[in-house]
Amino acid sequence: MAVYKLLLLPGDGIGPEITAEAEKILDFLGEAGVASFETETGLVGGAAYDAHGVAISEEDMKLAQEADAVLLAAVGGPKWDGVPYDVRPEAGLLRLRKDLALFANLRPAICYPALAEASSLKPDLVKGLDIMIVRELTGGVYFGEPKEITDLGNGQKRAVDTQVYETYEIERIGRVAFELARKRGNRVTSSEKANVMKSGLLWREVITALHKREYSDVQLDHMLADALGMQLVRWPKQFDVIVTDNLFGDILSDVASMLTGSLGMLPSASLGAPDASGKRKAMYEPCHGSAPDIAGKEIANPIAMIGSLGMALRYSFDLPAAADAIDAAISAVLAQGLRTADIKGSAASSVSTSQMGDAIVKELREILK
Ligand SMILES: NC(=O)C1=CN([C@@H]2O[C@H](COP(=O)(O)OP(=O)(O)OC[C@H]3O[C@@H](n4cnc5c(N)ncnc54)[C@H](O)[C@@H]3O)[C@@H](O)[C@H]2O)C=CC1
Ligand SMILES: CC(C)CC(=O)C(=O)O
Ligand SMILES: [Mg+2]
Repeated sequence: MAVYKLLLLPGDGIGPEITAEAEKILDFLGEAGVASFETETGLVGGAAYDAHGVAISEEDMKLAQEADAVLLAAVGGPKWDGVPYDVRPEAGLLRLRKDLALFANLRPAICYPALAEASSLKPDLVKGLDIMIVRELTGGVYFGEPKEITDLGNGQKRAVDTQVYETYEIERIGRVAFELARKRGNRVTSSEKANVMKSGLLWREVITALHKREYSDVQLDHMLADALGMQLVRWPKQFDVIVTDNLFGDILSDVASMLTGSLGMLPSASLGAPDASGKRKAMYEPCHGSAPDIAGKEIANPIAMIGSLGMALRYSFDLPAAADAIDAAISAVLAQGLRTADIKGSAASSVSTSQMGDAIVKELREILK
């Protein structure tokens, strides 16, 4: 049986609660002989700051570099609002993404049939929804320099963030989107603000040229990011693959999450480029944050986290059947009416975080027996 090295980074807020549910799945997969996982657990975000005064220690960075994959839950929270900017919890997550060169963030927004009623849109608009948002993750305004606040000395301050993209960064994320589209609905919508941003102009130029040169078999449309936000809530099923920059991808995927019922439903895979042997660095992380408003209450939805583990099985461990089984188990428990508080409709029975995890393991056991 294959053995995979997985680094768990529970982080802050609801992070440890949802990580415990992912660990139940890992234990079961080991028990069932699907694969064996050698796990280590590290600290990131506020938890790392409290222990070491940094958002991630060098030791944990080394573990992340050496692992076959990282499974990170979430970082941040009001407890760390006053800490220096460079060591704020989010800096740990950004460093992991940057140092592991995880430039491609895949955020699938899939509406499970049983949750069409839980969406903020009318069920007909979201039933069968299956969008893949491909977000550029190591460039753009989250990383561009200069990034500073200057005291102008007259009672005023000036803050600067820099949006910067180079051709190769746009090309490589474009390639990920076109390749994914070929295995799905064969359509890519590229999104930026070419009407007001130079980086948007370059983005459109590079994606257009790449399409013409290598992917003319895929249907390509361009849509300004503000209009795309509107179209996501007007008629989301028009989209197949959406490719966009770091900031717009962050915002648009949170919008898309509500189409599926809750932010607690959206998993993600953050992938690097394959090396000569085809292996790539990867981190799997729910799209949501640390949800401090519900932390410690045992009501967080663990599905985004468990779905992220499913993506690890698919993209890092070459276990597509086990990944499919996790998706099927999630779908089945939702069809049985089990709901955490964030997706609870009138007819559903409310379960805790751990009850949801247990129910998914139980289904998985049935599916894989
Ligand atoms: N990847 C990460 O670690 C991210 C971290 N953050 C950080 O998280 C902290 C809180 O940020 P917020 O803006 O409140 O965003 P958030 O994503 O943590 O929460 C937004 C809303 O969604 C709900 N929610 C999120 N995940 C849920 C789940 N699994 N089950 C049920 N409900 C869920 C929360 O209760 C809250 O009402 C901040 O420090 C922020 O920087 C935010 C986004 C991503
Ligand atoms: C650095 C993160 C807190 C940004 C974010 O919201 C995300 O990646 O989803
Ligand atoms: Mg976000």
